[in-house]
Amino acid sequence: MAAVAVTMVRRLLRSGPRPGLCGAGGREPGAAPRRAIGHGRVAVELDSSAGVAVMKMENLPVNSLSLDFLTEFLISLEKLENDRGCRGVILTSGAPKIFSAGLDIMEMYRKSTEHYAEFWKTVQEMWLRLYQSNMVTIAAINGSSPAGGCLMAMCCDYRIMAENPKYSIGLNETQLGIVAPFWFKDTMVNTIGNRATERSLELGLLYSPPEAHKIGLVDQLVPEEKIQSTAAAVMSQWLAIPDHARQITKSMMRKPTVDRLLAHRESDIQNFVSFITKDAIQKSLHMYMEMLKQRRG
Ligand SMILES: CCC/C=C/C(=O)SCCNC(=O)CCNC(=O)[C@H](O)C(C)(C)COP(=O)([O-])OP(=O)([O-])OC[C@H]1O[C@@H](n2cnc3c(N)ncnc32)[C@H](O)[C@@H]1OP(=O)([O-])[O-]
Repeated sequence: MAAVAVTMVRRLLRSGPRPGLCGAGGREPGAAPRRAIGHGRVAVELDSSAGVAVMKMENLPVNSLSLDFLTEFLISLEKLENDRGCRGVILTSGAPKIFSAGLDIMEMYRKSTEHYAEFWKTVQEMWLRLYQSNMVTIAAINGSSPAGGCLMAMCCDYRIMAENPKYSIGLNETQLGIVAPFWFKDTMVNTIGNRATERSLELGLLYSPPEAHKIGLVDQLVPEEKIQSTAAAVMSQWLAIPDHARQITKSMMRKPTVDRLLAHRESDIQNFVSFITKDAIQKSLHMYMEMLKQRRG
């Protein structure tokens, strides 16, 4: 049974998203029922017989987490969460070499306070939904994953990263002159422990795949071409556990962290707005964007 599920998920991953495929329409004879339920920047394909969806981020060029992208992401995630036929999600990227470049810097630069508040509330929502998902969530990290991209990966139950030495992952906020909020920090502490988080955050470290694996930031490294098939195989192992037992255990582990944000959600938004509107912070973001431009030449 598990082997069949792996094959189905593999086929789904190989085929990639197909625009216009809806319901059982477009099925090859004998193929598993597949549904494309994402749209625009988030391509989602659900293999109903395996109970597994692949969510492919496609906000090109770098999957930056803009307000529009996050909104689409949340809608797609909620659809899957409400679909009784979906038990697991593989989160991956359709952008070459990048899993996600993190929060869209342009959403934090020279905007109104109302915009910053709306943006931050949406970032919080993404974290709350993904971190608490009832589904098994596996990140197939097929590219670099700084800051918010690393946060998304850490929200998942299991992380598989491509062994490409050009890729890196970490919470590098301090390098931009900004500060990761307490719930980014808590998520990292829950993943790699207090001491490694303290060092990572203060220095804004971006880790190579072997370094990330060594500190437990990712669970497994695989050659790039094997990342999707490995994600499918790992998914079938996790789905072998009864959902209710796994879900209650996950909630027991994560609830205290989630409750901290829920208790301080409004003040966290206010903190973000007053922080990001400071002249010195706006200047830092400007300088960082200039640095990115210069690096491109
Ligand atoms: C308190 C808040 C907490 C904050 C959390 C965060 O997540 S903070 C976020 C921390 N994130 C980071 O520190 C990551 C910063 N980014 C990078 O390090 C690299 O871009 C890369 C490694 C992701 C890709 O390298 P590469 O050589 O393949 O690509 P490239 O460099 O040539 O960029 C292509 C285009 O994308 C643009 N763009 C890129 N990132 C962002 C962004 N986040 N946003 C918006 N735009 C972004 C870039 O300007 C360029 O635009 P253009 O000029 O063509 O219109």
